[in-house]
Amino acid sequence: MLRIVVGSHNPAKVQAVKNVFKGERVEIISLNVASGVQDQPFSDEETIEGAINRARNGLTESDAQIGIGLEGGVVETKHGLFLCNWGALAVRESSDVFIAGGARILLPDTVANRLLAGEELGPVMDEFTNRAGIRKKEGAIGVFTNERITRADMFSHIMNMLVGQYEYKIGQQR
Ligand SMILES: O=P(O)(O)OP(=O)(O)OP(=O)(O)OC[C@H]1O[C@@H](n2cnc3c(O)ncnc32)[C@H](O)[C@@H]1O
Ligand SMILES: [Mg+2]
Repeated sequence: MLRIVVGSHNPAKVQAVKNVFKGERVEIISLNVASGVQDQPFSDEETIEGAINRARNGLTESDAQIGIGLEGGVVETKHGLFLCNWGALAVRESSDVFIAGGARILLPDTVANRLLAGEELGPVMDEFTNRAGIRKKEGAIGVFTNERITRADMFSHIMNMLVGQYEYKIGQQR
């Protein structure tokens, strides 16, 4: 059976990994591993690095064949502060690492300004919505899209792009 490790206990991330392998005989374990970047990554580069580190650290800290890293961050642009999300899938046997990026929306200025002042999005979203644990539920993307796209949906899309690239590569090698 294919063993897959997800480098986070965050339910929105773990759910996305479960979604993409639904109905398949796989074993999915979750481990809280280091991302090696700031808790609040501030560029695509840093967010990608966090995703890759999580995927690789998951492999180091388990005997899984596939490591998955999902990481959220923000990107400063002239239009404002965008949410960005990246995923990485690392294959133990081949050392291949696949990368895919998620949907983006602008954060409202009130939220963006607090991040620019050094706060982390998770706690800011909880205060903004007067609720607890938004980052583990619909996420900022869910709140600001009227829940048409939740954090798990967004990470599921990334997961499909990761697994699809992995399958394509395997198909090419046959
Ligand atoms: O336990 P981990 O896997 O670290 O899960 P996390 O929710 O902290 O997720 P990330 O580290 O990938 O996200 C980086 C930061 O951005 C926050 N964040 C990212 N996306 C978010 C979202 O959709 N809603 C709320 N907070 C979010 C998150 O809380 C962190 O402060
Ligand atoms: Mg985090």
